[in-house]
Amino acid sequence: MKNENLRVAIQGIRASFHEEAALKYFGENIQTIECNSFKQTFEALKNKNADYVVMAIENSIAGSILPNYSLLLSYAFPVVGEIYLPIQLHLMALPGVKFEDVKNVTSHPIAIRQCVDFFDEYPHLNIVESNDTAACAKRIRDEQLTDTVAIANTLAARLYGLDVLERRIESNKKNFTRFLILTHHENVVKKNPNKASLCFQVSNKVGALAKVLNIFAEQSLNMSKIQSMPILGKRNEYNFYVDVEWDDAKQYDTAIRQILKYTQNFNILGEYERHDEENSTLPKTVRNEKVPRTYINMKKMS
Ligand SMILES: O=C(O)C(=O)Cc1ccccc1
Repeated sequence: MKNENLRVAIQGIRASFHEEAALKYFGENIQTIECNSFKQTFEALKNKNADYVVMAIENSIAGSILPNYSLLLSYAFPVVGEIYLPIQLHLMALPGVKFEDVKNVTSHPIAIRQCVDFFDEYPHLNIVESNDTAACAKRIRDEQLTDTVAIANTLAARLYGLDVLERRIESNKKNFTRFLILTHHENVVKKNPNKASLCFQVSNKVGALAKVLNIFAEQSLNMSKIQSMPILGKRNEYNFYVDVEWDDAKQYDTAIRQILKYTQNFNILGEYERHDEENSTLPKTVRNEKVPRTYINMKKMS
């Protein structure tokens, strides 16, 4: 894939975890399209103001980001990839600020939830939620806040000229977020997919869902995720979002053919290559927290 000048829409601003995920997936030479909401990222794709969307779908601690499942269905853009990003959280402030003088901590709710042990140690700190970690760092810089620290990533510290007061304050060092990559139908290149995201309904009858899950098992498909979402206005009716992985594409095809008979409103949201850090062919731009070239020396410029 030639990644030069690809326009990638993210919820949030530059140096957010969404941008970190986009850089990890596409490499350094992308153009980030900053959006105020996840819906706006899909609108940017729809209006051809972006070529791709990178959207968080689940976090190993906070769980599924449920509204984003509904967006997948309502916009029907194909999922063409996924990326897992370790969430490493640092405490940052304006240069010269001492931790003793800090009164407020700002960050995204997911980031805040991941630093509970840190907050237990400093109960006097006032926690302020915002919808983007990088925006918190930027606000400290723009408004020259000397009583506030942000919890964000290394990219944000560099881009917005903040000093890291304490590194890796996340309670669980193995926490990650899974992001999906979406695009227009005409950009889909099917290169040996081994994972699919599906969505379907089953009747409210004994064993209806079990029947579908058994088909996956019979065809040796590994189900890596299942998520249900109530269908608005229909009591006891749900959309089931399921991710399956396979080694043998024939078994996947057989499973899909059989499942069609036992489901309603069956949708393949996307077929793609599963992200496997070990065997990944993706650019390694920010793996292990290496700072991308475009961010080096930003501290002086920002
Ligand atoms: O606020 C950000 O930087 C985001 O991209 C949202 C987010 C926050 C924490 C973990 C994953 C995504």
